[in-house]
Amino acid sequence: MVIGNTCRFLGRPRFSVVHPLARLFTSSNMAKSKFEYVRNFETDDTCLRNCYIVVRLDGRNFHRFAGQHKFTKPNDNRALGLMSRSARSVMEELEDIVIAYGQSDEFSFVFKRSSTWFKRRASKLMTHVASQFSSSYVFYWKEFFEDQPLLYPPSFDGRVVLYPTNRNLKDYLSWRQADCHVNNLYNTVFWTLVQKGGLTTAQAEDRLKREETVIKRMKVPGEEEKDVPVTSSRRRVQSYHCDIIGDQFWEEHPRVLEDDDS
Ligand SMILES: Nc1nc2c(ncn2[C@@H]2O[C@H](COP(=O)(O)OP(=O)(O)OP(=O)(O)O)[C@@H](O)[C@H]2O)c(=O)[nH]1
Ligand SMILES: [Mg+2]
Ligand SMILES: [Mg+2]
Repeated sequence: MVIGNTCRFLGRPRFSVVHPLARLFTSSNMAKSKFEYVRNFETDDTCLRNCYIVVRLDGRNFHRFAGQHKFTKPNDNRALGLMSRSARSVMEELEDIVIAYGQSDEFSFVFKRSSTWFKRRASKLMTHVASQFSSSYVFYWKEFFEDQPLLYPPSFDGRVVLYPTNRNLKDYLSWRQADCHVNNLYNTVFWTLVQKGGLTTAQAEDRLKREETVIKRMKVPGEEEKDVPVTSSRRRVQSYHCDIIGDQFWEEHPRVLEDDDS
């Protein structure tokens, strides 16, 4: 406590409170201590002017957090409500945020282009958003999770991204929403297969292996070369212990080799 106060006086000698230490510094014109130079180690993280400043938060290890707090699958309305409530608190308490978008354990906050809040310093904006959000998440927990105690303090990481044009900003938000949509589709089907279809999680995962179709130019024996749609699982790394001298491996894995003349 005492040390904290003393430091304040060293850092801000214009302090009007009369304190023996303060008077000593100001009267002898020694406002700058020999330690002052360490300020120069601070880096300038001012966000470029005219850009939208987006702060995106994401819950740390929420896979575990959701499991421990018995979140319902695939979507827990209490958790989503709490995320929205915390985002509302951020928007009400902090300045210049014009829109916020959230999904799963993440939330993006968009500061208006012309914002000069905290001199547009990225670290200030990001840490204020993250701490206001985290404290609100804990503060409002009971309103949403009534009977489920909060077992340990959650935390959120943050990043700052700048978008110079309206198009970029709209694409950013579209990107997050498309991500939400794809994950939600997958999770909904996955958990329906498990909860209602009686599949194990491994079986459900196997069933949902996403397939993609590529057009390959192929020479079919006795026919002209032609474009053939080839459906195969998405790229996945697998190990095999098999014969690669014979033809079978190459026939089963047509995507390994490209045509000699292409
Ligand atoms: N059951 C359930 N889980 C959720 C819900 N919302 C988020 N989660 C969990 O939170 C995770 C969020 O994913 P990520 O942010 O990619 O991963 P993470 O576990 O938080 O890990 P890091 O972000 O890298 O720290 C999801 O994979 C789910 O496990 C929900 O409504 N219900
Ligand atoms: Mg996360
Ligand atoms: Mg996430």
